[in-house]
Amino acid sequence: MTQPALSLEDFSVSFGETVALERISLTIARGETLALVGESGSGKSVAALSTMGLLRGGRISGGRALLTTGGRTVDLAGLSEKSFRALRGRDIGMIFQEPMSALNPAMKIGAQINECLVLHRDDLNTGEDRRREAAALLGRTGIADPERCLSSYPHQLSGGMRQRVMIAMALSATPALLIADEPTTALDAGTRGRILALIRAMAAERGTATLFITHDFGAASAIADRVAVLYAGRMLEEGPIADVLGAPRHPYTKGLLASLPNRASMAPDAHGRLRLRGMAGAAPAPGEKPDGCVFAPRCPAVQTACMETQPALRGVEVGHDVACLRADEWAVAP
Ligand SMILES: Nc1ncnc2c1ncn2[C@@H]1O[C@H](COP(=O)(O)OP(=O)(O)OP(=O)(O)O)[C@@H](O)[C@H]1O
Repeated sequence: MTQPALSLEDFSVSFGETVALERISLTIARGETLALVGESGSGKSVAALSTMGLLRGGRISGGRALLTTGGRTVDLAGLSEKSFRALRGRDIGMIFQEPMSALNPAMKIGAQINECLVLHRDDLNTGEDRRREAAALLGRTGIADPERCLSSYPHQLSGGMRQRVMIAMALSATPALLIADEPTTALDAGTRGRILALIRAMAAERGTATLFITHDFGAASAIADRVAVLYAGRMLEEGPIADVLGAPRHPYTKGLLASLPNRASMAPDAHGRLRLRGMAGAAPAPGEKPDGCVFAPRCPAVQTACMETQPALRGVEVGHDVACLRADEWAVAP
């Protein structure tokens, strides 16, 4: 089997004594997109930042994060800032929610893409080669007049255009891993759909593995091959997007899906046992996790055993893992 582009193994991140991400394991193959879904505070950004070497104030406190790029595998846990700097841009591309934070407001787009290409593309030797490649990249993202865009400043572009420029920059180096942290939240629905399709198509074309961070199952279903559900720093369910959305096995995933306005039909199981609409309560803070299942205090199907034992992730179907003691009972189609 070929080595996945990214492989997190029992990956933990702590802030002091507080564990924000607890023994997360996942893999992303080349050309594959995995959506990491969770509510605010679940640890999505901590996962993204720690794999980019941009975590501030926290540390990787356990496990490994293996990145395979250009035929070699590096463990991102314990990597120096200098080594991370060499990987970012070239081997790890990044797209954020607000492109303005990544673009230089005082530099024309052409000059900014040129900088990326100088740094990461040894095959382009002249300024003319790079200008041609920059225009081609922008054209590929669907920008109608790439030449005009190249001579514009970021503030002269719409939010959707800026996000396309970021995608062109992030994928200009053909990175092994693309980390996209809520990249479409600020966009209108139509632009959002087009940008998601674009990220997916360009990443698949280049064989780039994408870690797509979102709190939105709609965005996840538009872009991802697989989805991992994060709750209070633990992974509760992971599997192919169609399986998880079509037949969620964790009461938390079921609740999240049921609370979506257009997915009401996905609510409780055939016996009406799970009434999670509205999702009463809140996730525990990292320092206040219960002994057993982290979702037990909010779970409508909680039993005594759930309070005592922390359920391990286990396979319920091929490639579909769930951390729930009662997962087998929830196999009934919604
Ligand atoms: N610098 C920090 N110092 C201490 N704790 C932190 C720090 N950054 C994050 N945390 C903790 O880690 C947990 C996960 O935070 P994170 O920002 O990853 O959540 P998130 O799922 O990305 O939320 P959001 O969708 O709101 O960005 C939170 O409980 C938060 O309190």
